[in-house]
Amino acid sequence: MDIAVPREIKNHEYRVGMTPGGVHELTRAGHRVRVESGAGAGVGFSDEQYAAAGAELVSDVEALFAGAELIVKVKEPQPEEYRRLKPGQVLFTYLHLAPDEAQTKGLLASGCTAIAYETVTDAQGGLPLLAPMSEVAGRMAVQAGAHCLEKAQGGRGVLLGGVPGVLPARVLVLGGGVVGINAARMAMGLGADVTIFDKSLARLKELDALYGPRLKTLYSTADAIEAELARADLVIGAVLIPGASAPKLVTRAMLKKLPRGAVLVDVAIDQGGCFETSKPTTHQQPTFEVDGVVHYCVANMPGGVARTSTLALTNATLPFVQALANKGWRRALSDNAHLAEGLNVHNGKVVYQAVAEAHQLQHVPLEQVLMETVGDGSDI
Ligand SMILES: NC(=O)C1=CN([C@@H]2O[C@H](COP(=O)(O)OP(=O)(O)OC[C@H]3O[C@@H](n4cnc5c(N)ncnc54)[C@H](O)[C@@H]3O)[C@@H](O)[C@H]2O)C=CC1
Ligand SMILES: CC(=O)C(=O)O
Ligand SMILES: [Mg+2]
Repeated sequence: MDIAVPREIKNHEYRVGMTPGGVHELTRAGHRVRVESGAGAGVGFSDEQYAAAGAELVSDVEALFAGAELIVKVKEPQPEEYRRLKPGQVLFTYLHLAPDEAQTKGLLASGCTAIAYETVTDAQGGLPLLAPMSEVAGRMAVQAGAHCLEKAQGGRGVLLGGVPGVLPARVLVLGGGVVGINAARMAMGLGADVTIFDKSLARLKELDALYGPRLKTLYSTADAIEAELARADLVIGAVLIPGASAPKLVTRAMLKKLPRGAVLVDVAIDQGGCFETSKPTTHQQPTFEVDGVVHYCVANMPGGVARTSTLALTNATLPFVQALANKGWRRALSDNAHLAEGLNVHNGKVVYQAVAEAHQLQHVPLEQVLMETVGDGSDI
């Protein structure tokens, strides 16, 4: 199969979809891998390392896309990228389509087959291709929040751990999944007073068993969140309803309860954000202020620690890339129901129900897509 790895073009995005080690696994299996020149430069992988792994280096990005059967990326395609996609091509990357109508329409118009990392599932009910970046973003959320709490960044001048004789900062974490627990661990490690909210009692029990009295747990309701805001220094948004837009847990009106100079870090921004006042920001300009509250809403946080993130992400994606390359997308998805959950768009139609609902579009059931032409072998 002809596999293309473009250079990422989102603002301050240095991750790359495949490492030289991953490329070598594919070229050894007989696949043709073409990598855009400079694609790995930001994370220390040179063109020479890719060439030694058997890749062809391509500097004409139009030609790279045009010849590809499978395109492996990190971030959702930007407008100039989705305009290059065409029917018969498979795109494997993060998409986050529910809050992004323009990209959804762009992918539908392209006719391509788009498989989203963030909706691939595993046998334990987890999201194995989102989890590595959620680990990174959860840990980073505390670093970012601590920095934003400094006066020079517009924060209220509070140190997370406090000092002897001065209370530590109060940190609220909304959502106790992968982002949430990684954020909580970092914040506890720095000595903050941490409360985590979730709607899942089973998850709250697990967290309580793991961390005991060091971590406070609260069942997530609007009233419980509102009551805690008045004493919060840092609030981390870490909820997820897979594939769907994030629920707005802190409304504009509730913002007034927070102390001036408090900080909101909305990690859930890539699904639209869980604070009503959130809007996506970039690594270049990560924050803005509403009602005296600092908002940090970077939609590609792991891109800030791109080397760690590339290694963590590609460890998780490589087996799925190999399955897609070796079997073709339709057979790979038919053989693996968890990978099949990743199919969001195919041939001008939305397949993932929560995405269709977010944009009031019809969706075609996954089973129908997989059955459509599995017999004719046309694109296996
Ligand atoms: N901004 C960025 O760069 C990144 C953003 N993310 C995003 O972070 C978000 C969280 O991801 P994960 O932790 O991996 O998801 P997860 O599925 O592991 O955890 C989500 C948790 O939210 C809980 N939840 C759902 N509704 C809730 C509510 N109303 N109140 C409280 N809890 C609620 C769920 O029970 C679950 O425990 C996702 O939107 C993900 O895309 C992840 C990585 C990077
Ligand atoms: C999860 C995601 O969108 C990211 O790592 O940028
Ligand atoms: Mg993102």
